[in-house]
Amino acid sequence: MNTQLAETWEKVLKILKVEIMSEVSYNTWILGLKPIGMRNGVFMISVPNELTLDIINQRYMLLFKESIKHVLNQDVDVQCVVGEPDSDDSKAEEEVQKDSIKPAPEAFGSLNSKYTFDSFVIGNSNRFAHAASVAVAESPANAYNPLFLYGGVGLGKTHLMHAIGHHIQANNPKAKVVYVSSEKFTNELINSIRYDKNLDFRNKYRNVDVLLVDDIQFIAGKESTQEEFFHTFNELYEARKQIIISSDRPPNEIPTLEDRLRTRFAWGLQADIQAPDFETRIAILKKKAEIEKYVVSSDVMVYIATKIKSNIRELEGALTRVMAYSSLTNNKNITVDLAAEALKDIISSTQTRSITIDLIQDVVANYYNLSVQELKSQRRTRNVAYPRQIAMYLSRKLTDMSLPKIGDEFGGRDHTTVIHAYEKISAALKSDDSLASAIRIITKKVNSQ
Ligand SMILES: Nc1ncnc2c1ncn2[C@@H]1O[C@H](COP(=O)(O)OP(=O)(O)OP(=O)(O)O)[C@@H](O)[C@H]1O
Repeated sequence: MNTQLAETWEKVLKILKVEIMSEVSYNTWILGLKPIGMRNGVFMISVPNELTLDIINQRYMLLFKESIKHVLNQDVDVQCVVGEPDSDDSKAEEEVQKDSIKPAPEAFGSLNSKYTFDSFVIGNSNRFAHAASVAVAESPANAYNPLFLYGGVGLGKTHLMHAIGHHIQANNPKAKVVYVSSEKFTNELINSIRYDKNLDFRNKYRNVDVLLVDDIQFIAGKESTQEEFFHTFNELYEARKQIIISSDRPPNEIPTLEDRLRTRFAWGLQADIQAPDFETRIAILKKKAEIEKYVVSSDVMVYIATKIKSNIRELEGALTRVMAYSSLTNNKNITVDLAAEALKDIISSTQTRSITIDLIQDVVANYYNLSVQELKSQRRTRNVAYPRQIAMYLSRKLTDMSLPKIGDEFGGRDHTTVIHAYEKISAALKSDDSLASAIRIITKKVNSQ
């Protein structure tokens, strides 16, 4: 550790210890931390394990931010990472001595070792995206290029991208795999222009075998970034290098994305990830418990999986929180009551009321001036069949019900009818703005009942 970093850290600790924290908390949570240094204006801290990470993020982040800001006399963000600082971090250490708006240090090889295919749980919601990722990982630039993964927040896009990167690197250790978020890509581009390092920037991104770009939606509306990315894309594509892109939505729903990029993103394969169903949520919790060596009963897992539905990051966070709570309160008997107590803040702030098919049928029928009986009837005239398909689509999207169950609830229809309705409405949504708006209104009503 360089002296300046050591001094900064010492001052920060002094503020926390003398002015703010109790001795017990300080010794439990702070003593084991190590500063890594500054990266792109973010002060990085290494923490020994996931539990500490969780506690620091939840309780002490603001304290750290304020103390570091006070010591360095500049605004900083703080980020904690699990594990010992590695040698690459010497670059980050150096940065604390310099102005924090230096060009970003190299980030090659920044794949998270936890995000592999082995640790990825496959379920209905991600089966297709997983299969497409495996195909690309086994045959880069031959299977699908580019691979475009999209889906809501915290559903495993980054995990799959890293897993592809690991797999390719394991098969071919010489392959140059680069992962970058589109925000980082943008920042590096801006810095390269500012410091007249455009050539370095191009060399960095155009001489790779696999380029993984996360959260591409952030480049929408940023002209020069789109321009640069367009050329990067073309060069890599023509050189038969694999490109993998993720986004929170499909290319045709990203506003102000240039058409030439939109078209290119559609050249390969687009695969979406949906929110996991109940069984998958349970399987993910089991996997997480196995990896972290947590001992948790299945009724506690069922409790967590019933309460947290739409974001896997939150699902995993809830389990970590329950474990942290049990250890902090010295209560080894992890019951559903204890879990409820540990999660009460999170659960009261998230959507917990469950949405039923009955409710969806009610709202849809009401919206289209029909009766629920008509929706469930065998009538096939468009004024009834179309709302019925919308209701089936929403039942699939907003509830955990299986396809056959949804079919049953709509007058005993076959599950293939539900799939057809889902696909038809999904496809229509891409070009039909009035349908999109109707679905938004109906969903809002369903959520507010
Ligand atoms: N199918 C899965 N099996 C196991 N873990 C999963 C799965 N899907 C997601 N996760 C875990 O959930 C967390 C969030 O996933 P990830 O960061 O990949 O989401 P994301 O879709 O990239 O989110 P964002 O939109 O915020 O970038 C990670 O810890 C990841 O390992």
